[in-house]
Amino acid sequence: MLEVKNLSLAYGLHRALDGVALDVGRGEIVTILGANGAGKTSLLKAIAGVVRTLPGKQVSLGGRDISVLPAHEIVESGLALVPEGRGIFGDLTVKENLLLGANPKRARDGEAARRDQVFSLFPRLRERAAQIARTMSGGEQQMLAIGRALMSNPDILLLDEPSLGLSPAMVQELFATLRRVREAGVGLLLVEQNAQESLRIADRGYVLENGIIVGHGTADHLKSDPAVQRAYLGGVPPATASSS
Ligand SMILES: Nc1ncnc2c1ncn2[C@@H]1O[C@H](COP(=O)(O)OP(=O)(O)OP(=O)(O)O)[C@@H](O)[C@H]1O
Repeated sequence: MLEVKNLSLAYGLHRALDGVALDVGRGEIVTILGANGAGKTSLLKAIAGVVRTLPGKQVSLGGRDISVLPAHEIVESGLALVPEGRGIFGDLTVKENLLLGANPKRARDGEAARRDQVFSLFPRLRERAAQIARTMSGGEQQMLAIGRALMSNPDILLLDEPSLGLSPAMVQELFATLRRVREAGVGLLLVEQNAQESLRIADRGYVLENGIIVGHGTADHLKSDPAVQRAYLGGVPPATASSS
C-alpha cells in the first residue's frame, strides 16, 4: 500500500534521515522504534509531504507515485498524518473539527456515514459532539485528532506519539481503538515512545537510529531481539523474552 524508498532529509548540515526505506500493507500496523532525536517525527512529516526532503526519494501509495505531490494532494491520494501534539482546532467543537477533516474531495461524499463510523470507534466523541475541543481531556483530544484524520477517508494513517501524556487506562483504550481502525482496512504507521505497547499491537517494526533504518522485522522478532530489548524495552524481562 505505502512504499518508501531512499528518503533523505537534512536540516542545514544535519542529516536527519538517510536513505530510509519502508513499507506498510493494507490493514497492517507498522511501528517505528527510535530514541529521542532519531528522526521519527521527521520521517512521518517527510512521508506526508510537510517538510522538504533531499532529491531522490520514491514514495508510492497503492501503486501511485506520490513523491512530488504537495501535502494536500498527498491527503487526497489517501494518506493522513496525526501530528504529535494533536493539531486540532481548540476553539471549534468536536463536530466542526470532524467536518474539517472531511474537506478532501475523496472524503466529501460519504461525510455523514464516515462521521458515524468515527463515532462508533470513539463513542465519547459522539457524546461530546457539541463540546469545544480545547475543553476536552488529553485523551479525548487525541481521539478527536485521530477521528479527524479518519474523516479524510485514508488508506494509510501516520500517527506521531499518540499515547503521549495519556493515563495508562487511556493508553489501553487508544491502542484497542487503533486495532479496530486496522480491522477497517486502514494501514497504520505508528511512532511511539511506548515501545512495549506499540510492539504489542504492531505486525512489524523498523528500528531508526540517527536517521538510518538499522533493523526491521516482525513485532515478535523485534521483541525477542536482545539489542531491541536493551534499547527500547528496558532490559531483558525473562518472562517476556520469548516471542508471544
Ligand atoms: N526544524 C528543524 N530544524 C533543525 N533541526 C531539526 C528540526 N526538526 C528536527 N530537527 C533535528 O532533527 C533530528 C531528528 O528530529 P525528530 O524530531 O525527527 O526526532 P524524533 O525521533 O521524532 O525525536 P523525539 O522522539 O525526541 O520526538 C533531531 O536532532 C532534531 O533536533
